[in-house]
Amino acid sequence: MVSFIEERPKNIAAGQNMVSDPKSAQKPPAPPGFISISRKKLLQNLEINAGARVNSWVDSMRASSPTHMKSAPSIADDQGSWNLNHPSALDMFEQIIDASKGKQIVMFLDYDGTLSPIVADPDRAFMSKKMRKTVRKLAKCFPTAIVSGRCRDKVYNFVKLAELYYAGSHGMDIKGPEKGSKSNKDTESVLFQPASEFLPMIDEVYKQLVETTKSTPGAKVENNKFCLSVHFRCVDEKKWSELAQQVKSVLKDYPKLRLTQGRKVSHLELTEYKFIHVYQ
Ligand SMILES: O=P(O)(O)OC[C@H]1O[C@H](O[C@H]2O[C@H](CO)[C@@H](O)[C@H](O)[C@H]2O)[C@H](O)[C@@H](O)[C@@H]1O
Repeated sequence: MVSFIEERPKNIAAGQNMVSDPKSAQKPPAPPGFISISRKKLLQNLEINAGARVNSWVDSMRASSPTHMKSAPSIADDQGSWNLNHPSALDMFEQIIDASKGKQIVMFLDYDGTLSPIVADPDRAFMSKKMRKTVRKLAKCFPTAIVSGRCRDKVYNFVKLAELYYAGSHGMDIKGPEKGSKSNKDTESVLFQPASEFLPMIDEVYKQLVETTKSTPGAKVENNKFCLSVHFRCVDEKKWSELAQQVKSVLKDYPKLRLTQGRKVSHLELTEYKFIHVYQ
């Protein structure tokens, strides 16, 4: 089950095309059986604020790995309560159908770990033909969007379905089906890139991170265009603190960037914007 949490950036005009009811976009009503939980609280757990010690950052990275869940009660408890409050859609099917009566259903899907398996090399996270067929069928029934931290083009190259909306860089790069395409006969096509002015800075930080982290075996920096990822997955855990320290040493000169954390990955995002995160 994928749960979608939206942090709406300023002036997300194009994104409105993706939501049929603007009121519900501002404050989605919790369907029966769902308890809403504060987005702020969730993001606080992921966001690594400027003053945080590298050790606590690395500890919570360890805790986000299933093999370490038991040794980090606070994070594990939090994920437990998340699952409790957001049960699988398959178990709530009737309730979802009831709650959706008279409304337009829109599907938001995560890519990594949802449409594709988690693999060691992020460039090889391929989607199966069977999954592509399923997503194609789904998109015939509902407007369907893929929301990912990755660069939009990269996700598109994995998924290869022109009829979908793609939100890359955690929502900083949104594109819909072209006008005139099968799935978009009437409306204008959507292109939303509010942070283009930051591209040179992000490229600069990318190069610095590649240079700074090259002494750590297994470290990989991924350029997601409007944000960056530093992968810890293939780095020996004994070296995680060293890698975290290297990332911090670059970040300190860029106050316009902040760190948030995913599964064995750290994201560098623009402080000025709220980013979309999808949780499994
Ligand atoms: O917020 P998301 O859309 O879930 O993006 C998080 C990161 O996803 C990708 O990394 C994850 O999948 C990789 C391939 O399976 C895996 O190697 C990595 O350890 C996972 O964290 C993507 O490569 C990153 O850029 C995203 O930040």
